[in-house]
Amino acid sequence: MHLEINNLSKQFDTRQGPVLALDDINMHVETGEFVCVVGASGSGKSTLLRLVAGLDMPTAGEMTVDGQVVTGPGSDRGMIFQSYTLYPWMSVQKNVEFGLKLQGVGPRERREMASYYLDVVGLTKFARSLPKQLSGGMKQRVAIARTLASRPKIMLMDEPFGALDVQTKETMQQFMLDLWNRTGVSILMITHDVDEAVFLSQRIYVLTAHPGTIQREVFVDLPSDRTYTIRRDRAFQDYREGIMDLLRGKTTPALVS
Ligand SMILES: Nc1ncnc2c1ncn2[C@@H]1O[C@H](COP(=O)(O)OP(=O)(O)OP(=O)(O)O)[C@@H](O)[C@H]1O
Repeated sequence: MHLEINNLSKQFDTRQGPVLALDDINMHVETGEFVCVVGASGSGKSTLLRLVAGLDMPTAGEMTVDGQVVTGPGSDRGMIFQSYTLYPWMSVQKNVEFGLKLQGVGPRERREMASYYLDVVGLTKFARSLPKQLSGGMKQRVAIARTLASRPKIMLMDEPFGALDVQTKETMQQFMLDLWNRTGVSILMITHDVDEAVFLSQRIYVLTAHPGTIQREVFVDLPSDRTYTIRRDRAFQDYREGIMDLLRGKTTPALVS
């Protein structure tokens, strides 16, 4: 998998005049990478992910997945949103099966694949439950199982843990990192939470505020099997403070760029 974003710009035409949300974005994600994009509110993070998902079209530039130009949504890119997008009337199992059904996968294979991915996210026991019977973190795990079951080339995550309380968020971050280590899935995630980005990623793109441009690419040289205690390490704190300084508009010679 090779996702490439070349000279991407997005301008919205509003009643108040044009709004340049993203300006000349260049970035890439390779097979098995966990890449985060961080930026302040309004820096164009959601716009960027919507463009990559094919939910909106750029004003200039292009994106390719394995050389194929993105012209709309596709099953090669699986999207996870902050709000839970489960169908409330369907069981957990049926929710996970749903995308496969749309792809034309037969009933038996659908059941087997959904069961497999529910096991991957640790929710086998809840297969027959309805979404309303689950906690926020569990719902998000179902959404992740559903996306994984469709076998996308890359998972696109839009602030997936933004709606969760602090403890659940930490549990989900650890879960996500373990899942990534186990499955080797490629992930592009946007977040305004610098701590989360450093904890999860191998590389971070830091955006400037309004219009969003790539301010810095940071390589996070920390072990891939991180646990929450790494947050106490000096190296972790250096990355976090360095990126916070970038977002504050200060220079950070300490960061590798
Ligand atoms: N559909 C739209 N029409 C007009 N302007 C838009 C539209 N979507 C986004 N914008 C503008 O583009 C800019 C970037 O918005 P975007 O939501 O992508 O930022 P963000 O970094 O995701 O912010 P947040 O972290 O607050 O969600 C903002 O100025 C926003 O007002």
